Amino acid sequence: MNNNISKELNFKNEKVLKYLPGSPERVKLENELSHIKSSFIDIPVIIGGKEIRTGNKGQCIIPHDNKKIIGEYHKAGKEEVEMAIREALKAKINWEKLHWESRVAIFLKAAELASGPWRAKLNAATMLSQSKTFKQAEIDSACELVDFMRYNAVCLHQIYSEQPISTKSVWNRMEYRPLEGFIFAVSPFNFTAIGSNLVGAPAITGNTVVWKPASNAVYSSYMIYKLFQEAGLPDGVINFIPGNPKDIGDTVMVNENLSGIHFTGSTKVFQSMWTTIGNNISNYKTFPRIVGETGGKNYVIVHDSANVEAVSRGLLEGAFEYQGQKCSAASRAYIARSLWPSIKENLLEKVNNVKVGSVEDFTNFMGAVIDKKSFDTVKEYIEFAQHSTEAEILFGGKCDDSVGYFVEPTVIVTNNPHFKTMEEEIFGPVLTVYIYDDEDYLDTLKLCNNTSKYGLTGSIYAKDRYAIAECEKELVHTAGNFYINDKPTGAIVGQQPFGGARLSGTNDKAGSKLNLIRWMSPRVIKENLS
Ligand SMILES: NC(=O)c1ccc[n+]([C@@H]2O[C@H](COP(=O)([O-])OP(=O)(O)OC[C@H]3O[C@@H](n4cnc5c(N)ncnc54)[C@H](O)[C@@H]3O)[C@@H](O)[C@H]2O)c1
Ligand SMILES: N[C@@H](CCC=O)C(=O)O
Repeated sequence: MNNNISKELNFKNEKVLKYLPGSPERVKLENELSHIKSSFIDIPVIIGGKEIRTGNKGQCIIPHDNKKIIGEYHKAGKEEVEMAIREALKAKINWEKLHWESRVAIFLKAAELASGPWRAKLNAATMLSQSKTFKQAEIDSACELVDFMRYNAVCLHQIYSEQPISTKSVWNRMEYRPLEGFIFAVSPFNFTAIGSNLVGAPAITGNTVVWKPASNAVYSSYMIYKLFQEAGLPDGVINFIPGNPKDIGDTVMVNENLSGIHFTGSTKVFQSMWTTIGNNISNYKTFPRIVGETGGKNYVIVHDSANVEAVSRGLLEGAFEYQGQKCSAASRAYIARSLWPSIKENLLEKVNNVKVGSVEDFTNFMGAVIDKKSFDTVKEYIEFAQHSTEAEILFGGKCDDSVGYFVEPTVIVTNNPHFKTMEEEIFGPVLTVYIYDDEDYLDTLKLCNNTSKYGLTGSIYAKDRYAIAECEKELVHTAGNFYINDKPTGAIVGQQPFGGARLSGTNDKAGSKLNLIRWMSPRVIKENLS
């Protein structure tokens, strides 16, 4: 392992392309969409670089066109899971010895490919596999992915540069070793880029990985695997094992060589993983690092000094972009009574203009929710509100899964600040509004603080600086990402490192030095020169 620093790396966020009709990027993306729709791929398990076809298959379905299957994937069984762990441990021997610049070069190459020749392929896969509009795909599978790869390289460089103090007669050095063992990466369906970073962050620091992608996003996850392969990632550094989550998890998490879990997904699944690790704690060779970014019940506070247009736009985009399936999505809003009539009018006008449908029609603002299970869950929440005396559906509420899993953008108004949809993560296009009396602003902040067990994102809209300061202070533990006069979604790598606490995760800030550090075990070397 050689931690010498030999070159400066610079970072600039990837530019978001516009996809105007007739633009080169639009033509490429449209061609790629047609290509994926007219072909069918068979996705193998990939272990130590070898493709394995188990014959036990799952399907890759387009959520907005739910009779259309664009591929099938082979599911890993116990035997493949154990093989993946063995191959990861084998690959680690050479991977961790490789000069750090060689590791970084592979991820910089992957970024370069994703930024250029692979961009349309990754975006088209994300649009069809996860029903993201071109805009939402662009900020995910192009920009965030590229940013993660490039920014991790910069952060790694900085970490390696951080060395202890030495004296004339003592030379102290810090060697940033990867963890001993293998890392289990488990990714969610909703961001292609998150999957790339869940595997990329441990790998760039010299670890090897067993990767279980979300079953409803195997298609785009496979594209990420192929991207890394194209960039020159050696066999076995990342092992791709789609399949039944519990079967895979139960086998991986009791392995004595497990050195860490890099998870993003729901709170419940993360809690169950932590429990499994706890129950096996005397079985491991090292204490596994547990890193997990999980659910949210993200709030928007609207003070009576807020700008109505900014609030309405923030609520529209924050709650309904990508069908509300961002962990950061605005899902509860506390609005000052005096502003409510004008916000209501403005918001309703905006929501009324929202087009929901196939994301292959570039004029649509929303696509479908990810699958039947999610559709049913969201529908149940809406029906609960429809039948309640404590709430009224102000807008939307219709659900139709005959062609795709479509749910209208839905606005609920409740007179109960602890109404079910004010407290629980729905992960769909549902915003619940609670109106408070202007003079109760401070009490409303306390209410917001005590309403949800999550602590991911939140925002305040106000012109009054004292109101903003109160909010910042009172809600200090409610959000790892707090926004002032902005929506609570859309964090950018390097600008707003992302993650929350409470039941929203371990807050290790994906795409930052803090996260990379979790995959390292420093060794200090003191050399006596006298
Ligand atoms: N905080 C963040 O940064 C962030 C980002 C994206 C998504 N999320 C959260 O993710 C959730 C949505 O994603 P999802 O539906 O894919 O989440 P999920 O929890 O259902 O699944 C996440 C992953 O865990 C796997 N899994 C499920 N049970 C498992 C088990 N017993 N053992 C091992 N793996 C298991 C799944 O197959 C999938 O790969 C939401 O709660 C959202 O808030 C959080
Ligand atoms: N980082 C994204 C959310 C990721 C979770 O789904 C955002 O800030 O909107």
